[in-house]
Amino acid sequence: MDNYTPTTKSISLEKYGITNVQEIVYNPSYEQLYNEELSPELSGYERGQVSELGAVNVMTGEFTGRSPKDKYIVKDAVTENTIWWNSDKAANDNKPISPATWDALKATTVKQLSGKRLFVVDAFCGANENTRLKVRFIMEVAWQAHFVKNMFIRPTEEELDQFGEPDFVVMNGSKTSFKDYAAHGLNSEVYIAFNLTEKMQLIGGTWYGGEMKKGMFAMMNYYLPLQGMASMHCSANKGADGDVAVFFGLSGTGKTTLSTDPKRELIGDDEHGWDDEGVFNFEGGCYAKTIDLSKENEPDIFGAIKRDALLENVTLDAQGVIDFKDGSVTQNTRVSYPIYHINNIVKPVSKAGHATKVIFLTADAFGVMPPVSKLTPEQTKYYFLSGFTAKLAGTERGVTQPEPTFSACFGKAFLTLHPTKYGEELVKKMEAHNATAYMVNTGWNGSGKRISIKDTRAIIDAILDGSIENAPTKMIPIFNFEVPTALHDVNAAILDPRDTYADAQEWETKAHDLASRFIKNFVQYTDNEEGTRLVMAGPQL
Ligand SMILES: Nc1ncnc2c1ncn2[C@@H]1O[C@H](COP(=O)(O)OP(=O)(O)O)[C@@H](O)[C@H]1O
Ligand SMILES: C=C(OP(=O)(O)O)C(=O)O
Ligand SMILES: [Mn+2]
Repeated sequence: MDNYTPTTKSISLEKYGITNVQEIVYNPSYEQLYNEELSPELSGYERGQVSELGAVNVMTGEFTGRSPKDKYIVKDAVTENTIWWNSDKAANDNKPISPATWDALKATTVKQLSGKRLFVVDAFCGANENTRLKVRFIMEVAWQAHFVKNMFIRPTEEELDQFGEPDFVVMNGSKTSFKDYAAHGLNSEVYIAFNLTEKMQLIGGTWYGGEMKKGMFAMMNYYLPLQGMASMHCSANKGADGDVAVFFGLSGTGKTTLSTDPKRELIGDDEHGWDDEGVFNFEGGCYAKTIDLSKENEPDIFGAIKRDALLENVTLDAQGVIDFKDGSVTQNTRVSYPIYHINNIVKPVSKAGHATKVIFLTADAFGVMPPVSKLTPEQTKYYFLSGFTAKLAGTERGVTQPEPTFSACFGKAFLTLHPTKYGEELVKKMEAHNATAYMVNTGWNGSGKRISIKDTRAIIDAILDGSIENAPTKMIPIFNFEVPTALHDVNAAILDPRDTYADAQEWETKAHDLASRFIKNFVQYTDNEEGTRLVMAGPQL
């Protein structure tokens, strides 16, 4: 299904302004990409190296994570009143640019891509025919074509024949940059720009593939909620009884790790929609972190690293032996792989029924949040809009330490509409399908160490098998969280975070500080009745 016979389909790029193309490599097979990436004619960041596991490793260049400060959206008649624009009251990454600036960025990109040998990959974003985007990626770099082939949904040969005109075009001119940025009031020479009228994304100055992945996610986050569907930064899996769970969380909180569970069928590890039929994946692959990865601790992810997977910024010796512990290039070392590299997945389409368990993953760097809390419906709304977590080192440029942050809907960097829109759609679906929510802290506690994956996995098991509902509980002050005091296979000494401090007073002090941050952050949502009422569901001082 994924190794197309090299196609002779002729694509014209002239309509995008790209001229004098030397050759178009259209929807290359994995075999072709492997040879392209390792071609002795390549040098620098373009050239990959084969690892001992058969997967090629590439260095992504100066950028080893996303660059949200360089993200822009054209403000015009289509977007003016729909996009959640950056403002003083609610700072975010949706910075407006004028159509004139767009034209300049497009000219820069087109100039870079003209006269070159290019890769064109047509793929889908979204598992359902009625809501998927047909996306065309245009780029110079072979491993970027490999990345999008891994991450997006690969059309069958028949679907490719009938692909027609794409719904969205991504032009990646990573080798160029925008010198004239200051005159246009932009942040730097780097640009990740979107135009919803032209239905196009432009990239320049960064080679990082995640801009294409999360770029199309931001577009799904625009189109789906406007049609009454939830669009979610979450992983998802399905139990033996058909029960579906979704795991929301910002980068590094455990979406990929915890949804990859041999007991359950994986639906997807990062981006999903929820419509009247159920939960569906936007993607065709996974993008796992590899820092400190081991076969013993993460056998399924480790096993997915084989031929056709693509490693990024991992340290290899001359023989291709991998050192997963080495974070000298970045903490954000990664591997992308097509979803079928995981054994237990939902097939043939990555979709399932309605979710009944909704888990909010937070990596609390303060050590205040309990490892698991049962949320009331009102708390669910409050904590979803708050999106409290820590940004972990590496996924965003300039983030080198866990940084506490309020990332609305656990994915603020990817929201194109106001956060309350995502909250409304999620709550509608949760109410219709009797779903319950839990907050799981995969971060730190009073011991100064991160909560172990073993404990977190056992907590997730207790949520998913329902045993958490029968566990004895107590209330945690300030936050008014109901937490279990005993769960099968979980170290009971960690369930009340206060017990992990030598002096519980220390927790109290930190909890006060964190509570006031919550309250301050939530002010932006209190300009209406619903928001004002929700304050009562948040922490109380
Ligand atoms: N208790 C825990 N739960 C989940 N992941 C943990 C935990 N402790 C450490 N980790 C590490 O944190 C990282 C979580 O990353 P990942 O699953 O890729 O998150 P996401 O998909 O949300 O970006 C992994 O490197 C994992 O090994
Ligand atoms: C790829 C990313 O996310 P995640 O770590 O959630 O997979 C990202 O934030 O760029
Ligand atoms: Mn992930």
